[in-house]
Amino acid sequence: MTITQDDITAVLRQVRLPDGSSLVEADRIRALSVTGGKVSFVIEAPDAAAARDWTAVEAEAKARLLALEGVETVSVVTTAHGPAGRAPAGGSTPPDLKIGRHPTPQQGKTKPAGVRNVIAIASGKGGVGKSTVAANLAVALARLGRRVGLLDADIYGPSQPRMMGVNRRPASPDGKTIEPLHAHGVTLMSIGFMIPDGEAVVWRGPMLMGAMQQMLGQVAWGELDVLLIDMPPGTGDVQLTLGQKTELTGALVVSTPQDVALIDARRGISMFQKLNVPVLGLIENMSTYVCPNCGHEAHIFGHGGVAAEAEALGVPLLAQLPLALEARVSGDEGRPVAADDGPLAEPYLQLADRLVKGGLA
Ligand SMILES: Nc1ncnc2c1ncn2[C@@H]1O[C@H](COP(=O)(O)OP(=O)(O)OP(=O)(O)O)[C@@H](O)[C@H]1O
Repeated sequence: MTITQDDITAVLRQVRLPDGSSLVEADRIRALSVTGGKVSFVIEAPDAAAARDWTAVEAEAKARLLALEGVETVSVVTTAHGPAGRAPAGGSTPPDLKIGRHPTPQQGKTKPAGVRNVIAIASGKGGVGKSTVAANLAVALARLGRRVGLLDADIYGPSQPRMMGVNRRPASPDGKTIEPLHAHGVTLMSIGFMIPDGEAVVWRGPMLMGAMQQMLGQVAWGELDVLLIDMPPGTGDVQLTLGQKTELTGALVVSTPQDVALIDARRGISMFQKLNVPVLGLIENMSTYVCPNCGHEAHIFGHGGVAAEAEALGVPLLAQLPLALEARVSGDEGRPVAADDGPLAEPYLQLADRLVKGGLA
């Protein structure tokens, strides 16, 4: 019997989350792939705590699917992907900077004084690991002795406070400039430090442009070899504004090997090309999955797609990063894997080294 995505979805519809809703109705299934009898997918939990509580849900989904005739293997990973926690109450008063104001007119492209290179980390689609890559690359560059800044411009879901393990409101001694925070050797600013939860999503083009201008111009970045910008997913206002108004050294585009992610990545690349922003390369995330129990290597999101795409587009494939539970847990705990020695840090250190040697960082 040939198994289809609909067969799998029908089974997953019966699996209930602790609040009684079904995995499918609650829209928690990502990257469902069915190849012959091999089924793989990701369950996306709203936050790390939920991901931990959903172990039984994952087990039930797997057991039900394995009971389905024609299903041979089921690979399922639960990841947490939610907005950063609210900045803790107390501490210093937030700077009265009204982030999200209308932009002041600007001629041509600029970049913060003292910053040598500005690199955008982009993705065509959400959830492919762009913020994870941005955080780890920043930490790896800092470990190589570079002066690195990381600007979390993901207005719709700022995740760097969580991934880098800091969430305080930045100080503004003079009420005009914003003092960035520091973590793992990286100078850090996130839109998430400045805005009340939920507010940003209502912003429109001009407000977003104003906010971006402030994040680049009002933050005391200091002297940096490179400033990485963690962009929102897709090809919206923020990307266009940054591409048009900021002197970007280039963009790194992150994708999973899935076809749908690649189609979106292509769109992102084409946008940068239209904006005359050099695409420095593609980064494949969630490339392979090595089972921590049996060592079996699986290609949950397919294999070879990003390399083929890079070749077709004439851009280098700069890194292939494995799908690893530790990468997710470290991100949720605020200590990126690149901060420690180990096999997961290696590709980031190599990527960082490549950028340094290329004079980009
Ligand atoms: N290589 C990996 N292995 C395991 N989990 C990963 C990996 N890369 C990212 N993740 C997890 O996947 C989720 C999404 O990652 P991340 O937030 O970096 O994606 P994103 O592309 O920035 O998404 P968005 O733009 O929608 O915020 C997170 O829970 C993250 O920890």
